[in-house]
Amino acid sequence: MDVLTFGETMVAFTALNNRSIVQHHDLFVSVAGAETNVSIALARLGHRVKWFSRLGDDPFGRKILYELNAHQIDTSGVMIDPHYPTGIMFKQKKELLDTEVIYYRDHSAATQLSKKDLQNKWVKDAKVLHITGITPSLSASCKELVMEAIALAKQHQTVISFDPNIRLKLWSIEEAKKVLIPIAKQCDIFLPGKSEMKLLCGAKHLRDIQAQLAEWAIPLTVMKDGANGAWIIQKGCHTFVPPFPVRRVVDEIGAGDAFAAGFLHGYLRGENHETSVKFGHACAAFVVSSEGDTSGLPMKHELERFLNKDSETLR
Ligand SMILES: Nc1ncnc2c1ncn2[C@@H]1O[C@H](COP(=O)(O)OP(=O)(O)OP(=O)(O)O)[C@@H](O)[C@H]1O
Ligand SMILES: O=C(O)C(=O)C[C@H](O)[C@H](O)CO
Repeated sequence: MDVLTFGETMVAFTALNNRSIVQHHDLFVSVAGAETNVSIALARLGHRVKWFSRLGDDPFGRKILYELNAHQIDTSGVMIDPHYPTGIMFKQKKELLDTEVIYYRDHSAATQLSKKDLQNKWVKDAKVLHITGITPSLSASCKELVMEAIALAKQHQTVISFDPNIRLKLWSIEEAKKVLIPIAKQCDIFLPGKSEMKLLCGAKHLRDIQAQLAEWAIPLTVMKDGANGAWIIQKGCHTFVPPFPVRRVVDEIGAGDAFAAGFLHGYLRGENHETSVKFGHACAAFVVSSEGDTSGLPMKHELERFLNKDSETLR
């Protein structure tokens, strides 16, 4: 197994074309969850991925499984919970405004996840454990599961990749900091956004962020800042890697997950960090150019064609 991951995945209903849910009749239905976005991206790039969660015994849970199984993601550890529903969410984006997200996930099946749902051998067999800061915000048992996964990864020398994915609709920044900073200190690859670093440590200048990361003793950080690019930060030094220009930004949600997957693709192939970040930027550029979290994600040959600027005749 290349990557093991887990967390909550929902069915998302999105009002497209800059219309609002209030006036619009059709909604685009898709599968959305930070960890499954990373899983789908990695699977399209040819990696073996295992994802587990709890889903409701309902059409939403079945849709999520259908989508993941179509990508040959190992879902054998998923539990169908007869008592709790699958979470759902709604999204609308109006021109000139940020995307608005409305969650219906309190008491969802995924909030019932606990450390009993994790098997030691899954962590042992994985090269990378990818976790996000969404899962520990869902419930006390979800937080315990994350801590158990980290402890097992340390025991088996499985590389821990961590995207804080701070969602202030799910918890306050004070609560988030108390949990996410200790997790960040234990990970091997830290993938925050620049605005998330400001939320976590109050620093907004690169020099101060670097000093904070050095104090936390995080071996490798890749800090993203949307269209402004990303920084590889190690041992108090940084390297800047510019993003790819995007002709038309359609939907930025999911870009961070695509980036994480692209980066891990490079890491798993043994590429240097700069090349891995380029893979991350490229996957993210595909995603921001299309609707939904995953519909634009590239297959391995598409990523290669994009990076090689291959001008072969396609029609
Ligand atoms: N407007 C853009 N143009 C080009 N690339 C972009 C743009 N926005 C985002 N990206 C790409 O997406 C990557 C991740 O973006 P961002 O910094 O918004 O991550 P994030 O905040 O973690 O995302 P998410 O909302 O998915 O959690 C960037 O490093 C970049 O490669
Ligand atoms: O916000 C969440 O909890 C999600 O997992 C939904 C989105 O798909 C995710 O945030 C994108 O990173």
